Amino acid sequence: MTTCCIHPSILSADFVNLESELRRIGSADAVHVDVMDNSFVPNLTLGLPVVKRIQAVSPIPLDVHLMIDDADRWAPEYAGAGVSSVTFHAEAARAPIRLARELRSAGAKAGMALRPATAVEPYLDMLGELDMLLVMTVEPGFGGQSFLDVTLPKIRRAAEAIRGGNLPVAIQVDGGITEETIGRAAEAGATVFVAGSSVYGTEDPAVAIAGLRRAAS
Ligand SMILES: O=C(CO)[C@@H](O)[C@H](O)COP(=O)(O)O
Ligand SMILES: [Co+2]
Repeated sequence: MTTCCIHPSILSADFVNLESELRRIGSADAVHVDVMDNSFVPNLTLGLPVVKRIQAVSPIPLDVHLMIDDADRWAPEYAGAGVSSVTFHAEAARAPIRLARELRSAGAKAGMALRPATAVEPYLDMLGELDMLLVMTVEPGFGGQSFLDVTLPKIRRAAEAIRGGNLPVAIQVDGGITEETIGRAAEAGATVFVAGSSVYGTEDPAVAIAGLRRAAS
């Protein structure tokens, strides 16, 4: 598995100018779209109609991160919008295996996310059902928080299981990813890196993306 992927989060973009904000990150591998419902997390962002419009105009694939309750009901609708991947939270899904299968059969890659306090061990047996495991490296809900080093052993444990089973599963990290922290996450085994404020909070997102790629390798 290579450390290829930088996914800027549009949570830190200018929501009034989403189309031009997408063009500024054209050199990234995908755009990370944070959907929040003010219930699973104490924040509200955007929903399915906006994701459909982003999908229609984005020059790069969409990586949708659902921070919503009742993932079993809603996640397949996002997959049906034609996005590249849909990630639901394990804490919000009643039947994660069935849901991952549904996402894949709708044509999306299936991702499952874990809050910092959620252990990975109960889910190791279902890694083969996933294309991506998202280890949250901050408490979900807001951009601009500091990377939690306490999540590194979980990344290592997941990476070990993925290597051991020879599984084609990417490990995504999300939260507090900067040129300073990305190396630690990559060293632990992460392969896909979400970065919001460290990309959109800079003068030139393309330069920030290139810097993250260098720092990850
Ligand atoms: O899912 C989330 C927050 O819940 C993220 O995707 C953030 O948008 C990342 O922002 P930074 O920590 O990189 O600023
Ligand atoms: Co996210």
